[in-house]
Amino acid sequence: MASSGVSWTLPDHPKLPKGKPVAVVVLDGWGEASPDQYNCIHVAQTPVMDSLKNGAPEKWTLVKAHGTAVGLPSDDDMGNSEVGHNALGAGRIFAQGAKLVDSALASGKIYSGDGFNYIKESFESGTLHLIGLLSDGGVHSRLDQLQLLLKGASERGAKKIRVHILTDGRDVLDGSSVGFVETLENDLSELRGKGIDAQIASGGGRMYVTMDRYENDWDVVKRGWDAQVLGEAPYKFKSALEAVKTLRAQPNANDQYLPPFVIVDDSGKAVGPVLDGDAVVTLNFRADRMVMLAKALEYADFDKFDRVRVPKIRYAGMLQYDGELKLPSRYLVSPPEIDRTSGEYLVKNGVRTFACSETVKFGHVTFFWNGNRSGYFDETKEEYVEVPSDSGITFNVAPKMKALEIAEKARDALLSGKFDQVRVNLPNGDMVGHTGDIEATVVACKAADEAVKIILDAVEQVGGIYLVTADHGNAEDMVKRNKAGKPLLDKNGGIQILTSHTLQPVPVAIGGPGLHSGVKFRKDIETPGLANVAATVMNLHGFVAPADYEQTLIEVADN
Ligand SMILES: O=C(O)[C@H](O)COP(=O)(O)O
Ligand SMILES: [Mn+2]
Ligand SMILES: [Mn+2]
Repeated sequence: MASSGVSWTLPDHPKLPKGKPVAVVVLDGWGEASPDQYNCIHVAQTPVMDSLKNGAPEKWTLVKAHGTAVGLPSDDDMGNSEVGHNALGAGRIFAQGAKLVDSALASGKIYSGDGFNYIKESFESGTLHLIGLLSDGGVHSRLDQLQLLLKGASERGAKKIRVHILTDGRDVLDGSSVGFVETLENDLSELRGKGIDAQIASGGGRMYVTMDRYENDWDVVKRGWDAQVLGEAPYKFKSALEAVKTLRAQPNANDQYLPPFVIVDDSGKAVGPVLDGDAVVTLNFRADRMVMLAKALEYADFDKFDRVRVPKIRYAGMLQYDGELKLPSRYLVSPPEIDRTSGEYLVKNGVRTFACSETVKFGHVTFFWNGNRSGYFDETKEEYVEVPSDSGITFNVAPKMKALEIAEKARDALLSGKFDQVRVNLPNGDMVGHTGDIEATVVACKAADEAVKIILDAVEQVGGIYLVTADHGNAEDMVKRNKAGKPLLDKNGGIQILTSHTLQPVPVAIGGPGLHSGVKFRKDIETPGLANVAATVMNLHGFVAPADYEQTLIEVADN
């Protein structure tokens, strides 16, 4: 349904009152798993989260946070922040970027759309550049989609192709970059056999090159620009495989943080800078870590760093990354149309909303929560606060991150009496979990638990209600396991550290002095998932959710 002509008025809930402040707390990367030494949430002291689980069993439940429950192609897909927060905020399950790109490639529709027709104009005399994350993680991009696009573009006239890779090690095992580069090199060599001039042109680790988010550190994007567009980087190699293998051999190197490199020819010249007349596609379907590069590629008046040379290109995103900014203006696949989110309904029904996280997760409780839409629905009723994140460090060196500061902002917002909903994301379990540092992740989980306490204490003081949940798993399992659940060992006999998210369910806990005493979780929803949370939150504000929202998780017994 288009947003115009929508009736925004939500019916009153027959039993639940309005006017109770509601704290919505999202613990990023906090799943439920069996207790063992690799479950950092179990190893950490988390008395607050433990008490929610053990104190009131009818007010604690588990919901699915991965796969089809959040609009991903299959139940083998782990959850992630984008799809998790989209589902939490929108209350419905939308086919997500990964799935939409799969369908567009399978049907061939990707090649008949405006985006492809636009970049195709460059194929005759220019180079097609593909820039993106090289892995099969399925969170930001997928290797098989790149492979299909390479084939499809070359069959449709692309004569010269340059791929600019970003190594992963975050959504997939560290070290897997080598195998992905080998696979891509094989594909490119097959294309060369068919007369297409196809090569990898540059690369670097995703967390050090290009894929920053929410403008935390523009240097990351600049390093990528220099290598990809200008063809300049501190490291030069003859092949990407040699690059990745050599750079990984440096002390403390890992896939996420490989330095930028360019591939050069025999005369030492970069093989694939972006030049006037070329076409560029950013391959990632997920928005948050591509928006900054999209701005650098698209905006004429860009001033975040000196681009030195701004080639006249035809640029398209795999998807449009920001519906509000219409960025990029050209794209190969239309993004999910996530409309009528709970945030928009609640604001339109008078719910004054405060949302807060630190920079690295700020867009999660705002942009993703609101259906990949930046900005406010109604400035007079909303306040979004960003606590600056540390930048230039890996979060295992400061695992408490800004959890305390976020909690204090939430506390102050609750105590101010100015807001009906106070929504936060606590990043620790996820951001530190991704570093693969088990000890630091334990500290991270404890810090998140302490932050929850500060918020719940404030809820207590104002007679409010809380709903505590998570967007997907991460910190509860830090080891790669076999089918039987046993930790897998690497060739040296060490455990294989899992830096990625998991397929685990996540908790939802409700409570607080403002919660009607008859409220408990229903038992009749077959497979409750994150999308059921929005209707639940609407109920806690005293409203009934729109009929097409996924069902509420709660029922109210008369008493
Ligand atoms: O972008 C990242 O950091 C990871 O690929 C996914 O983590 P997130 O989905 O929790 O942001
Ligand atoms: Mn997340
Ligand atoms: Mn994550």
